Amino acid sequence: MRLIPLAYAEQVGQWAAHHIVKRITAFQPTANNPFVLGLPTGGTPLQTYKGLIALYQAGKVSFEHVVTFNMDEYVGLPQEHPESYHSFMYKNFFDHINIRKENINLLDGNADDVEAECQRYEQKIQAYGKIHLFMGGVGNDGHIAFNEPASSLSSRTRIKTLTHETRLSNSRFFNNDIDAVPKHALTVGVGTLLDAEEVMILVTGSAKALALQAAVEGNVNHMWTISCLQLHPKSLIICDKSSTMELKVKTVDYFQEMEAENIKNF
Ligand SMILES: N[C@@H]1[C@@H](O)[C@H](O)[C@@H](COP(=O)(O)O)O[C@@H]1O
Repeated sequence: MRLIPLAYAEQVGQWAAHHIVKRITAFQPTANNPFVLGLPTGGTPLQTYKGLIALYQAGKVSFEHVVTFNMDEYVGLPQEHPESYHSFMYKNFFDHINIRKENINLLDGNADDVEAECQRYEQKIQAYGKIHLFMGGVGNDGHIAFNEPASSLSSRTRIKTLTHETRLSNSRFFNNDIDAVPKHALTVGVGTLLDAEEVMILVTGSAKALALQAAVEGNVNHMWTISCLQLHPKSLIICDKSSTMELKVKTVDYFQEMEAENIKNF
């Protein structure tokens, strides 16, 4: 595992955006061999999306041969609802870059047959071989995508019931009305995430401090599904200072020293 300790949330976004661009550029994607990118929603990745849009506008990256798969989507929320993850992605990212519509993959939370929809998604990922880079965030309770506590660490894409805490936390996007937050979501599984070539998780703010500790210093445990990163050969966590408050000083110092070259310009 790599941990990139930065000072501020803005730097986390900048670092992540540059990392994605570096990976796409090195891959040299073509129509027949596209770069496959996994993407999250939430407040945390907004800075990264802004950074990617700026790098695209500056001519530093093209998304023409990039295929995306989003991690999750609410069940039963109309696609055009402003808080659907579909709307979020177009508004905050896709509408501002040169990605082809046919290369965008999102789970359909309104599918008649939810199980078939989840299988379709898994098969489509497999059809591309693998996801090259999966970016994600983490919930306060350590969930990754919508893999709530006690999710199987070998789970695949499926429907999940959201915890009260997750719905309460996400109610900030629904006028603080918890009843307006859907009770279910479709989500890639922990196993789906672990299949990616590289997993990059963004962690910002003190509310995520316990989740970061569970990810880095805790045991692999299905109650903190973020701890699955410890099983991945190439996982990367980019965090700001306030999210590191529960980590041991020697843990942060170790990574700070090791990553000194990689963080000095951010
Ligand atoms: N399903 C999403 C997760 O993918 C995200 O990581 C989490 C944290 O969101 P935020 O970045 O807003 O804290 O929220 C939701 O639960």
